[in-house]
Amino acid sequence: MIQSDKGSDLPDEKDKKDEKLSTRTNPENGISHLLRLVLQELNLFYSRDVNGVCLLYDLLHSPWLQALLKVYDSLQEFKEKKLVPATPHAQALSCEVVKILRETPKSPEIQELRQILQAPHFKALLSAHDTVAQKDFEPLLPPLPDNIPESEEAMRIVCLVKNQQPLGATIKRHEMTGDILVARVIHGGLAERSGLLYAGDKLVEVNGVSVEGLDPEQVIHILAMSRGTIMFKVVPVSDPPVNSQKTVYVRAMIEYWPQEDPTIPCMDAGLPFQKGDILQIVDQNDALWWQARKISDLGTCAGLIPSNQLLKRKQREFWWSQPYQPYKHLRSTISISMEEDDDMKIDEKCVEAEELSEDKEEFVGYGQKFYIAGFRRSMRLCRRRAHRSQLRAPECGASSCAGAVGAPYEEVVRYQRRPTDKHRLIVLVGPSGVGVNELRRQLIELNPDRFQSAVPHTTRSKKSYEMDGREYHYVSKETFESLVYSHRMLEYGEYKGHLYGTSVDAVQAVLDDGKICVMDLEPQGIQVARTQELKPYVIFIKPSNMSCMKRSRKNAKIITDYFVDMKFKDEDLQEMEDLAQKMETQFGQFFDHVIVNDNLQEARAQLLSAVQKAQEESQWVPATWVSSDTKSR
Ligand SMILES: Nc1ncnc2c1ncn2[C@@H]1O[C@H](COP(=O)(O)OP(=O)(O)OP(=O)(O)O)[C@@H](O)[C@H]1O
Repeated sequence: MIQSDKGSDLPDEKDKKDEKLSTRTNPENGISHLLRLVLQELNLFYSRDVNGVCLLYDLLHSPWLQALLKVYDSLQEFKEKKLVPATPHAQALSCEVVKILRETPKSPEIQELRQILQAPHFKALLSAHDTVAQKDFEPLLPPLPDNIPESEEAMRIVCLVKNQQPLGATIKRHEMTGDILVARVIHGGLAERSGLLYAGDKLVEVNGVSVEGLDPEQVIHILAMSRGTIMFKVVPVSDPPVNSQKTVYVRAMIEYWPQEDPTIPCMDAGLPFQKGDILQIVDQNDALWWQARKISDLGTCAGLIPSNQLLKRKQREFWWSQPYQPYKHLRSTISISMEEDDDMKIDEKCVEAEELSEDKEEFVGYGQKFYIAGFRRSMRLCRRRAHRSQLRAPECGASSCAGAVGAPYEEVVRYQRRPTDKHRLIVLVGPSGVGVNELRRQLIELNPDRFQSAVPHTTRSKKSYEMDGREYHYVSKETFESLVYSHRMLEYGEYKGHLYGTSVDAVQAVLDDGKICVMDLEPQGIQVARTQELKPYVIFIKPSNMSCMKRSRKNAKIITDYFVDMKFKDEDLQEMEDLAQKMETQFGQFFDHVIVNDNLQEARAQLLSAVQKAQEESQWVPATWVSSDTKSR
């Protein structure tokens, strides 16, 4: 093979340089030696000017990398060695040197050395050195008695230095023997970090005081009074428990306040949490009390939370203790007033016309004349009445009640949507009049090629100016009902004798088209939409406080059964606030994001960013939605 001049000269020069590279005592084992071999190999390619090889050659030759690798090699050597102090009395030696230096003729170097040796931080360093060298930190153990009887149990002396944080262990009295035992060791706490105390260890003495015959409360009192080092004498448990369970993440579907739970084994060790909090469960050894951390607070030690089994038992007990009450769905602001004032008089100042309002709603957009489905008045009014619907699918009722008797924890995993995956469904929830439809409409108008709503179904007949599949999918009552009974309807309801609803397939059609489907749902419908195929991201639109709402909604109009455009009254705003609170209390665990709709432009910007995050960033989703290969790392 013909080589260029550059190529034939370089290897020799470089080889010489390479020889100097390895200064290690045993170059065969060192990383510098390895590097030298790589360089020799690269020399062969260098002449051929292979793309990138020159770059790599220069990089590996750079002095900083060489120096770094030498440091690494040296550290590796020390890693194996056990370091022994040259003297355990470095402080005394330093004092002696300073004394001698005082008597020595003055020179700038001697002056500098004296200053260094007398500097407080240097003295502190030598003091720490001597403490370590003399092993002064180890506890002073009482001498072993000469004649230990054969039957004596093996004891362990454990010294813990108590600072501001709790010891991180709980104790209990053994029901049969009366012994005081370590009941549990809290993850991340002082006791667990020491690695010396285990659940099941028998406590014999605390700070030299025998605990025999004492109540757990008395032992706790001794501990509470102790400061600094606490010495425990324990009989170790024969088989220390091994936590072989993997860490699990769950979404709390309930809230929990340890201070209000008289059954918790140790109130101070309890972890309070709210609906929707993501918890990291680190220990499930106890069937009734788990140990967990909030993911927002992973640095802290774990706390006690009731286990799934315990909560379900409590829920059942609570359920049976309640007098029978048919389940009441949340009512929306306007539906409440509609029910109560069904025969109310029409306000002459308002425009009353069903047909007019239908037509008025037909086209949206500022003069664009393009049609956006799913905003029609009849659909929105029927949605509010959904809870009064005569037609109920069996699963609808069950899912609505799930908040009351469903699983208290939902296992979750991180999910990162891949570019090839379908988009996640965006669900907007909020009390009637808060601006759910306004925001949805504005989002779609912003980019109709990216955002779209699903075309609803109806059993009413098509009007002359309508088109099947544009305003609605017009279907027979039988077809509609079969969709409901085959669980293909996300929501449905009745309005003026006709059925209206949004089907899973209508949403799928948007997603299949590569677009982001944005829909609004009554909160009772969230559970039905929470499926692996739709992976909904739920955004709660919340009203701001009354005074802000009065200001921002001065010119806003609401749609009611009777009126097309009606101004908000103070009662409407108050009801909106109350309903928002109820929704948060009852369904807050399902909300992935909350937007306060005060300033419309700001709320729209927040919505856009939340929708983008939902599609592009990793999120916690139910574990059942994700197969193991699509979980994000
Ligand atoms: N931030 C806001 N500032 C001022 N007006 C707003 C704001 N958000 C919404 N509005 C107005 O409030 C009125 C009601 O909003 P919208 O129709 O979106 O309510 P909704 O939540 O969809 O409830 P419904 O389905 O019952 O109509 C509309 O006139 C809308 O333009």
